[in-house]
Amino acid sequence: MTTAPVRLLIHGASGRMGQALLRLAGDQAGLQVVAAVQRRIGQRVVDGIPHFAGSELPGVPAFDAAIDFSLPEGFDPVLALCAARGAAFVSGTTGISDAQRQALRDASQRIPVLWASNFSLGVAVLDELVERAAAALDGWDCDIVESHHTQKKDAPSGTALSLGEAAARGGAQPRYASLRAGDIVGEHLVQFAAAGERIELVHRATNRDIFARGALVAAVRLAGRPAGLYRVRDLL
Ligand SMILES: NC(=O)C1=CN([C@@H]2O[C@H](COP(=O)(O)OP(=O)(O)OC[C@H]3O[C@@H](n4cnc5c(N)ncnc54)[C@H](OP(=O)(O)O)[C@@H]3O)[C@@H](O)[C@H]2O)C=CC1
Ligand SMILES: O=C(O)C1=N[C@H](C(=O)O)C[C@H](O)C1
Repeated sequence: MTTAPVRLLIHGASGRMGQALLRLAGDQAGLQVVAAVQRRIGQRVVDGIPHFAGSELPGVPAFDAAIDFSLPEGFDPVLALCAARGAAFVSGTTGISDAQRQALRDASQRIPVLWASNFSLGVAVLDELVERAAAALDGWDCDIVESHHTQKKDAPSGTALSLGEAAARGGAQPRYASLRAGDIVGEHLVQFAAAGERIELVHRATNRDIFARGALVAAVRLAGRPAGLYRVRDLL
């Protein structure tokens, strides 16, 4: 018996990540993009995919999961739509507020929810290494330096803040620094330093397709699951 493809809504479709998701969705088995949503639209249908403005969200066709890579100001309506329609919600939008983080937890009572500051496997591994290093290096200075392209609006990056939470779980008190230069996709250096020595743990992303592929796989695997708050490591 063939399984019906997971029907996807891509939110933030005109953005750097939205464009990567649309480009790669065609290569990912088990899914079909049924709606692309962005703040303002030009053409109604692009490459056979219906496009909608953010204000048209309530009228989008039925979908099984939404993937959101928009901005904090676009986050609330798409989360609310998923909760209302009983659809899975996958989001990588960073710079969201504490209230929006709480809204994710509230929605997870009704639908499967996955929010991740970084959808790469490499950063998921780095996160665990940072926590282990912090736990082993009591009293060492911990600094997180993140570098991104000049168009990035939030700082520190969501990934840097998540790595800082991992370091804090290990007992460190991380400090942050942000660089904005060129077209850097995303680099995170976590340094532990003490008298006479230091350790550097570094992740360098050179293609944002790694994030898009992670989010697409997560959405296919999350759709249809029981309500709850899921992590990347639960699904990748
Ligand atoms: N978790 C992860 O692995 C990753 C997370 N990110 C995060 O994803 C987010 C997007 O990044 P990026 O693609 O570079 O950003 P872009 O600025 O390139 O794209 C943002 C998209 O969101 C849309 N948008 C903005 N506001 C609204 C709104 N109110 N309603 C509907 N759509 C809206 C924009 O539409 P329009 O063009 O019409 O304005 C655009 O399509 C950022 O928060 C970034 O940090 C990025 C990479 C990886
Ligand atoms: O804005 C970006 O580009 C990225 N943002 C995410 C973050 O804020 O951590 C993930 C990745 O570093 C790319």
